[in-house]
Amino acid sequence: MATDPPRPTDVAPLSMEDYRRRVLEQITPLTPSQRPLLDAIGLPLADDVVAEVALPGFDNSSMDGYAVAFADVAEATAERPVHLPVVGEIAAGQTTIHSLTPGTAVRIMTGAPVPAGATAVVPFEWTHEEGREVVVAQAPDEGQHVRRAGEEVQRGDVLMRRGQVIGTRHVGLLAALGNGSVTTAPRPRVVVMSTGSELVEPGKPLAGDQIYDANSFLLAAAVRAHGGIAYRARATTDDPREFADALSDQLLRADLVVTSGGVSKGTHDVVKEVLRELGTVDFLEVKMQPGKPQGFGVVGEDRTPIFTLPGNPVSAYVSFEVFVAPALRRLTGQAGTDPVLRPAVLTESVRSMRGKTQLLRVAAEHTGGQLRVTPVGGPGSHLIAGLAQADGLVVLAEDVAAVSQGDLVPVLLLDRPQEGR
Ligand SMILES: Nc1nc2c(c(=O)[nH]1)N[C@H]1C(S)=C(S)[C@@H](COP(=O)(O)OP(=O)(O)OC[C@H]3O[C@@H](n4cnc5c(N)ncnc54)[C@H](O)[C@@H]3O)O[C@H]1N2
Ligand code: MOO
Repeated sequence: MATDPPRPTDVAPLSMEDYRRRVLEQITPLTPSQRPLLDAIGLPLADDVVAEVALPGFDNSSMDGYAVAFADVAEATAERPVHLPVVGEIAAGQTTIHSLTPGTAVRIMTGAPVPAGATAVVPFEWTHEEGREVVVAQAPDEGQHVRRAGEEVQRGDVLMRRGQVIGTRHVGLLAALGNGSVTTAPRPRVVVMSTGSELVEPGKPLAGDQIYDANSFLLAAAVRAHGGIAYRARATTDDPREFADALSDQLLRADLVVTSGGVSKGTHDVVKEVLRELGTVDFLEVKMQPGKPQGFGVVGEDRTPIFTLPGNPVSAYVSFEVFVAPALRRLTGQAGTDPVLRPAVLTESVRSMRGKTQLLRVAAEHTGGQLRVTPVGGPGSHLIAGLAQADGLVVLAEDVAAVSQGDLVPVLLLDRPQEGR
């Protein structure tokens, strides 16, 4: 464990935003390295992407048909078709003919290079063959069905910026540019630990006063949804030695540790008890509901960052979305770290507690060009079935006491990968 001298670790209450800022300042982005393209999905680029090839790379046909000199077929109609001798064939990837002699036609396939001298492609549907000749019954426009070299991308173009998150369509572009690998931060490895003597692994029988460990699954799923690798540790009891040992064992594989439970004011608040001793983790109240008791700091020789989230499942999850997810974005060097809030119409009036940021669970739907949000479940931090119905969190600022039906409110949409801005 860390060798720093102990220091006071209980800090005064902070606003949600100030706490997030304080936490993010203490997170150092992971060192970028090269990784195969498909392993980089969801990670932000460490460098700009500069095109090393043009797209298209050469003039090529967009249709199966005949490469011709436009002037030869400009007058072609069904009534007065133009006859041209067919002198060869070019398929994609099998270039044999590099130039076209005026007055002739070359059969060409989609994607095949258009020979020099050809200035249009006549699709097969506008023609028929008679012996060794093609009969053209409809004239193309000049240049029609020819995709020009560099039409979309020129060598040297900057196509993606550092910090931009790689999504499905970017992978397609990067591959088209010939980038088999890209430089990104590694996917953060996040150890998720639950604490509490009442916790039982799902699938095992429950005794009277026991409950299933929901948080380690909930938080591990959230880590994955935000592009991290989750290592879910089995729940530990309220025995300080057991928690300290488990944490110490887990540090080996962690870029970040997230615990839940054991941080409020009870007599068995094991996380607080153990980590306070180290002097490297701050415990405080954040002016928000849910998610009031929080802890953040570093542990172990590598000074691995650790979040100690509250045990109530909704509190733990909401804390993840507003603090841990931004930290994951910072670890990977993403351009924007704070949650993106979108304006939405509230369908019911709600009250809020002044002096605390309220994170209201809502169901969000797009109707009539509007994002509309409706509160779901109750306000209790234990209401996990209500949480499962939610796909958004409305953020009601500390100074808000009430919001009326129809008002615009900022909403954090859940499970939407947040692209770099
Ligand atoms: N006297 C006070 N009591 C409490 C305060 C306070 O300010 N003064 N704050 C309350 C608030 S707010 C929260 S949130 C909780 C946070 O408590 P802890 O972080 O110490 O968490 P626990 O006491 O261990 O558990 C709270 C609650 O959550 C259930 N839990 C815990 N872990 C899991 C898990 N992995 N899966 C499912 N459920 C879990 C646990 O059984 C408790 O019901 O403190 C309030 N108390
Ligand atoms: O703030 Mo606790 O986090 O509501 O339930």
